[in-house]
Amino acid sequence: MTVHIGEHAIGPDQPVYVIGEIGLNHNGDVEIAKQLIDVAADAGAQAVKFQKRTPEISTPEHMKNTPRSTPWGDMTYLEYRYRVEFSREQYIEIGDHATLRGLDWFASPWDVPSVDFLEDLNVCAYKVASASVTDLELLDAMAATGKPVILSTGMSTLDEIDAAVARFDREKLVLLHATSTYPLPANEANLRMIHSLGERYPGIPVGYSGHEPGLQISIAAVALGAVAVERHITLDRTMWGSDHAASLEPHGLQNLVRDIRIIEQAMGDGVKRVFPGEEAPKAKLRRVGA
Ligand SMILES: C=C(OP(=O)(O)O)C(=O)O
Repeated sequence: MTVHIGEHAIGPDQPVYVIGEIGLNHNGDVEIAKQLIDVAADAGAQAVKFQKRTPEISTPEHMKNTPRSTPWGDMTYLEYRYRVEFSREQYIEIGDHATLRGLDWFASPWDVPSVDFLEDLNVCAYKVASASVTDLELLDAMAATGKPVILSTGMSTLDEIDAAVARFDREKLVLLHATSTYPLPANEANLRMIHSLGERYPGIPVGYSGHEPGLQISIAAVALGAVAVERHITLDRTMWGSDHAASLEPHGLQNLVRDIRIIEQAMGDGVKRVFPGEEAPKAKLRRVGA
């Protein structure tokens, strides 16, 4: 089955849909967000993604008053969460920039008011973060928009994923296999889950959301049939903030997209044939039956 987001089709016979996850790596700065959009566009990605929170609601109660040292001084975790949120006007500016650069843009809302906020900005899709898989009220708010939804499955059991999938129109749903360990060690990647999810939810396209350092595991995910790949992106892995270290820098994203496009071509159709390029070696090397 094929799911349409913006001008793009996502499914088994379509080009891999590459999402540059900006998340909070803009550190609350619109100019950094725009530079990251440029990084994604220049690399040949199809979309950029943000995270939208209403900090008062989405921050777990026990975390709100924990102290946090930030580049803007010492503050509580809740204050920090507010510091890195964009306003409606700022989202309009960055959304326009993404559109100008030919990218789909959307976000993972972390609470119901954030769905309303994003709906008002007319986003083309929604993302369910792994952390939100069990928040059925939030899932219902996303489903009610009628927009396509990309659902990550990290930190979730199959029962939890079953319950989440049941809230959505399957024809507008894309699943992403994910393991939510940051950074992701290879032995927790469990890439064969891409196949397992495809078997369990027939017809729903399955992609991969990666948190590993480097490119190999994401590239292998594509070879195993992932129809979309989401990776965090940053201008510089040494920047302050929790996600930068496990993110791809501009050159890494460029290499990832380049390698994904090569693998798309290399996968072929599984039908055995003798390619034109084999004719000359065949004439030269085959002694019997030539
Ligand atoms: C954390 C997120 O996604 P994932 O679970 O795919 O890492 C997100 O989309 O906000």
